[in-house]
Amino acid sequence: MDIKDYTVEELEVLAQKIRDRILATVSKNGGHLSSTMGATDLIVAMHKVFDVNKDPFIFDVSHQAYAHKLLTDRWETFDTLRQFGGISGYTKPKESSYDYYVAGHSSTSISLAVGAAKAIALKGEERIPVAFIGDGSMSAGMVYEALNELGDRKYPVVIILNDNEMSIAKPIGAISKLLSQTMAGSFYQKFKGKVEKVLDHFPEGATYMAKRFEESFKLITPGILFEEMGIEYIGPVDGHDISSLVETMEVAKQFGKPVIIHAQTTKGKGYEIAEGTKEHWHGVGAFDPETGKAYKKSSAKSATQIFSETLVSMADEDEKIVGVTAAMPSGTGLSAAMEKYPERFWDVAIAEQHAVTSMGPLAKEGFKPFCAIYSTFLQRGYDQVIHDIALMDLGVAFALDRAGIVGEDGETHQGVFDISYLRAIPNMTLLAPYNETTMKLAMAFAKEYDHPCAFRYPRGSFLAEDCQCPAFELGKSVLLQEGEEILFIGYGNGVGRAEQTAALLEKKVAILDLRFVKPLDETMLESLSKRYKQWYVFSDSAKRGGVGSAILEFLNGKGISDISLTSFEYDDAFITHGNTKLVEESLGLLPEQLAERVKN
Ligand SMILES: Cc1ncc(C[n+]2csc(CCOP(=O)(O)OP(=O)(O)O)c2C)c(N)n1
Ligand SMILES: CC(=O)[C@@H](O)[C@H](O)COP(=O)(O)O
Ligand SMILES: [Mg+2]
Repeated sequence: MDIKDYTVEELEVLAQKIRDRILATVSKNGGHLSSTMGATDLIVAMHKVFDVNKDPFIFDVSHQAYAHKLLTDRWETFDTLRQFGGISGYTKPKESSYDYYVAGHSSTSISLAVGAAKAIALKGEERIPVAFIGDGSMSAGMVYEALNELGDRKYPVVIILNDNEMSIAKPIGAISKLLSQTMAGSFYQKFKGKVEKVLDHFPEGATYMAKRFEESFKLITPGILFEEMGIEYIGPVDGHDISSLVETMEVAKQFGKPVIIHAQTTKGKGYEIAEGTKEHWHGVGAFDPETGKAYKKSSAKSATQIFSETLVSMADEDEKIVGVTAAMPSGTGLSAAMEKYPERFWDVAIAEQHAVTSMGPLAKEGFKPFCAIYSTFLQRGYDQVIHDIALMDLGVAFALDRAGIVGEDGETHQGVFDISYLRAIPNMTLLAPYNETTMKLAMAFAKEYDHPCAFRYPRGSFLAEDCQCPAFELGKSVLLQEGEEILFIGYGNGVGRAEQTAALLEKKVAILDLRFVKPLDETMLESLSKRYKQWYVFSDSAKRGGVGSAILEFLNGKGISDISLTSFEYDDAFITHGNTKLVEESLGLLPEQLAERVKN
């Protein structure tokens, strides 16, 4: 949509139209409502001032970029948002050439903008990278790695800081507090302008004095942080006043050096029910826009809920239990323990690397840390798991939520790689529960285990029913049923899938709850290899380096060559977004499809 000639009034009308469309669509499909509503005016102004046909528009996380989608080539298809086969909830160059980069994990935008600026400089072109980042995403280390270089090399990059004083939950930390020092900030802006005019008429000595005076004011504004790093700071500005946003961005565009525009916005702006600091509205399922009431409430207990309740009762009994989340207190369920024991459970903001490393000394000092991180986000803390936890052989337990296909978030968020990336690490133990009881038992094992371990569980509820089960013992599996010829090996939620598939077969198959993919139950596997020759592996994980790989490595190592092993894990491709069942169907992983494959 070309809005270059729009007047401010026309832009305001357009912003309202965009918000209406977002509300209508998200209330049907679910999605990131309050982030997108709050960012709309900024994105409209960005499209008016910069040129999306040539300037790289780089959205951090990109969950807030619905207005950008609507302003480019997705007005017609917006109804399909986050649906299987429809448009993604995030920016995605494969979906549209107007999306410069893919995102979903936070705090990459400034590094990308610096990279784009380098390429533009090398090509001798005149294009300006514009990074759009939220206040919550300013906590991660990558942001400061990028600013460190940007402030030194001075590439002409414009950073739009969308400050709604919210991450998903309340933002944590000193940076967030600094960004909130805005009363002093607006005063400082006016003061600075006046001082600079006056200084032009004074001799050197007076300039020096005034400069010191000015700096003492800057100490209490967000500007100090950026200006001392060599990045110009403009702000705070009203992130809903399109007229002044356009003016400010025009100024920033002409700077020819790095500049940050600090805009204050209201999360949820335009939908009163969601406005302000209401965490629930960050990401929602379908709801009635009149009342804000959710249409569908899941009745089954989620794996997260079981983790959350079990952790609290473990913390009740043992004061050595501690825990951490990186900006996902409600998502991981750590919030319950944080509320009850705020001195032992911490949200450290979006900072997975720090979350992991900081738990090491706690384990060393005799505490039992539970590091509750989504499978996909632990990718950020990989070196920290190796270098700061496993190398020290410390008893940190990683609770990996959202393992497997996560549904509508799609490619960027699928929790499919954790087994492959953790299995290679010495000292690491990997286990998985498959229902409520085994979750409690896996956590009881993790609590007592004095080495690094990780247990994974799915988004939503487990596939399997609850049952009576024996306690977890290191490297021990449980044979759930004997059968004829065929052995189903399930890991975590894969046990439920194996059971559902087995129920569709005429022949009775054996089912093994593997429990540990590292170390494997070699004794059991060797014994089963004598009785069963067709093995099928069920696990919600990547095939490469996954559960099937681990078992094949074992069989090969033992020289057992008469087993035919088929893995029903994920093939070597990124998995798209959409309703989980539809996505699984597209991969041929529904029990009915798996049963057919076994029969054939
Ligand atoms: C590395 C990483 N950790 C955690 C998340 C989960 N996450 C997505 S958005 C978000 C909050 C971001 O806050 P902010 O940037 O201020 O955006 P807002 O929604 O407030 O506009 C979090 C924690 C993520 N996407 N990436
Ligand atoms: C944008 C982002 O990364 C989160 O908001 C994510 O969508 C949360 O996912 P869950 O809904 O699984 O907690
Ligand atoms: Mg925010």
